[in-house]
Amino acid sequence: MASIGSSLPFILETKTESSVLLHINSYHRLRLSFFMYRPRMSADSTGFTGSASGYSVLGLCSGLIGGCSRRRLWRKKPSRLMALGSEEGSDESEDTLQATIEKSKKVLAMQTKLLQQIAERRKLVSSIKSTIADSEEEIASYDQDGSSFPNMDLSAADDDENSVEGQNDIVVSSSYGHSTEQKPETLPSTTSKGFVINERESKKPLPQENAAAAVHSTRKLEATSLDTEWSEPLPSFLTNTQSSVLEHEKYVDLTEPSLQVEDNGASDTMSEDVKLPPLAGANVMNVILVAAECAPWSKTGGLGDVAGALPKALARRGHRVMVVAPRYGNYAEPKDSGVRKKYKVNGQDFEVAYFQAYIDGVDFVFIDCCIFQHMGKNIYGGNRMDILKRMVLFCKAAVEVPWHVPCGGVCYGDGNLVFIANDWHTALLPVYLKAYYRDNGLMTYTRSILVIHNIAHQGRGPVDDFSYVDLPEHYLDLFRLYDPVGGEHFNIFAAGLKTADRVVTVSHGYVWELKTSEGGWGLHGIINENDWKLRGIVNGIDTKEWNPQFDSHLTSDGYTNYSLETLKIGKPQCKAALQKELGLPIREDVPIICFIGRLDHQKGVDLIADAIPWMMGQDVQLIMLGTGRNDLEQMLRQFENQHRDKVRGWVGFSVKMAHRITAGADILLMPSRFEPCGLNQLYAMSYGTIPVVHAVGGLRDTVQPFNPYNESGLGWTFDSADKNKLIHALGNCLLTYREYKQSWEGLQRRGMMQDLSWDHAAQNYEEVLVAAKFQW
Ligand SMILES: Nc1ncnc2c1ncn2[C@@H]1O[C@H](COP(=O)(O)OP(=O)(O)O[C@H]2O[C@H](CO)[C@@H](O)[C@H](O)[C@H]2O)[C@@H](O)[C@H]1O
Repeated sequence: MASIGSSLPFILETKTESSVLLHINSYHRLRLSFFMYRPRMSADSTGFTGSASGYSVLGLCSGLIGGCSRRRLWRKKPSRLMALGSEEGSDESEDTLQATIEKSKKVLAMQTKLLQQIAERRKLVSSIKSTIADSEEEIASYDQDGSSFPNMDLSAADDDENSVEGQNDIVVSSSYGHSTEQKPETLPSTTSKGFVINERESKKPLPQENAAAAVHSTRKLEATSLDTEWSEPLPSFLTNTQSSVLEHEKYVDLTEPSLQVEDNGASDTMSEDVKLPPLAGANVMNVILVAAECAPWSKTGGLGDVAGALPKALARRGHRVMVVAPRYGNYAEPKDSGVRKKYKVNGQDFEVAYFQAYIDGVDFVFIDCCIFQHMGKNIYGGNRMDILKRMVLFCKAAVEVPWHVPCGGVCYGDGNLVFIANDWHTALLPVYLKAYYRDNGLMTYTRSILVIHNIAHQGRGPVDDFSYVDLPEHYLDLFRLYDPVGGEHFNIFAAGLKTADRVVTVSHGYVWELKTSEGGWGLHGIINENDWKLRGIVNGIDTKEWNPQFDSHLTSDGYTNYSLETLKIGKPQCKAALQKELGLPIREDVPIICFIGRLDHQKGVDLIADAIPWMMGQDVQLIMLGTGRNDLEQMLRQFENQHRDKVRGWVGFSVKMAHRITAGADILLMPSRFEPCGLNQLYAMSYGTIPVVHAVGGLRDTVQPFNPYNESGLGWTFDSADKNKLIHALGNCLLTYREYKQSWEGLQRRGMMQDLSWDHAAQNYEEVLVAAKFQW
């Protein structure tokens, strides 16, 4: 920008000094200058309509900026120029004007540079638009009906119906955790060198599959090229929307007619050569996230959402990213890689196949085996040993994926590689990585992170379970744990926490809670001992999947997409559609309160039950969607039967209904007893639905309480899991809904304008990945 300042002195000689000064040295000033030009430009694209002589120079510059060549100006408006000359009198001679034009050439050179930058941004904008178009075409109507309750705790599992199937598929093999086939003597060339550039990505100057990436990159471009910062945060739901495009256009007005005149694509060609470095810079690495569920293919709750979305955000930062999940069904996109390996679990040999798809910059690898088949609606179902066997097999196979499964033709290799394991189901992975490989001089540069989504489920069992995990005897101590309630037992999460190079949990509030005896569920001692490697990173949301402007579940049955701009029309329409779909009285003035989630102790459904008599005395409608404990499911049905004009209790798992309820409801109730992060409140806020939450864990981190005095905050919180506290908070919320419409709208708007995307979280994860990488 220094060059801009230095190339402008001649403009300062004109009579419009005060306005011209605004051009110098900063992007914000530059922005003002564009706006200043506009009225005149719209009156006359040559810019010669101003009356003061200073305008003639500025107008000319504007014309040049807009791509109108000098020749063209002269040709088009000679009479206007002559008239101008006569107005100025005899001292405004032809020579002076020529001299001025010469000076303006210098400005033209400077502005050409600026045009290049604008062209780059236009390209990014068009990539956003094309992504939007793509996303509109996509039908992401994954929807699971049924009612499988994810009982993740081994000790609680009791259903025997899913014992090992497909014994025919069992193939005899030897060895510990290793595949029984010979490991390639020479690992792929990439192995020792570490990061391998994915050919599919390397062709692209910038990952453009995702609009948010483009926006992110645009921000970076602005920050670096134009030496400025955004004056206000980009609203989350706008990060990949046309509205975000408009935000950009507000700052550098790409709709300015003069800027479009001669943009015949040449500038686009210029920008095509520009390759931006990855956001991760020198930190790019190979990342493999391993999870028992991954949306949209498999999901029982928030873990599935995270596994489906975080990797894409990491990929947008330039990392080579893979997700590994079990193949529970015949998914459409992933194709058989042809690779087969055999792993031993509890003395039996299982052959696994690897299916693979490349979507949104991420390699999704699904491990296929008879014991995973048809478990999609019962991921954590079966008896304790069945679950344990599935997770042992999954972790054994997953840890070798970087050796065996070529993605885009090239295996990831084990150099510069970090695994991200999630919850107890994959907590064995860090242990296997150490016991089978690193202890034996293999995978020397591979590291692991373990993410705690919910410490309440730990993979507990009797100490004898150790024999199932197939590890050297001295590893037993990692698993053995004593707690006053359970006595001495076998604990998979404990071993994972001790072995992982870094530990992450999904909010700051939950970091604190995990260290307490109430919040650590018996693991607080280990967590405190490993505090040095623990970090809280608040989850983001998938702004492609959960975005009221592009939500594919809002395009039929009377629902509609809406944005911040169309909130006042769109949301009431969704509300009416929801009332109609569920057979509730269609009334705009009645507040709809909703609950979405697992029906269990954690989610505080019983607190809602306690508050029902009070709630039913209010003019409200209540919609609850969930599956889980039989008694709580029964309770939902009973509420509906008792209050048919006010309550709907939908027992089942329906992604479509979760989206529609989030859009149509006014208030989301989350009285969770503990909530490591919570995604529903984030989804709600981005849909203009106001959260009323118990201030714990991630709920406290993400829902700033409403302050009516300065009109700040995002919702209502209550500080203990108590019926009366819930009623008090909900009562204030309802009062505001009814009596203070402007405050309500402010709450909605603030919620919708937050940047809740995964991009920020991904940056934080990257720091942890780097820390793990350099961990010895
Ligand atoms: N019946 C139903 N039909 C359709 N969709 C349903 C549903 N019941 C739940 N869902 C969906 O499942 C997800 C639940 O996510 P949460 O984060 O609220 O809870 P969960 O406890 O599973 O996750 C754990 O992991 C996540 C991720 O880290 C943490 O946010 C959280 O605090 C922690 O308990 C949401 O996408 C929700 O819409």
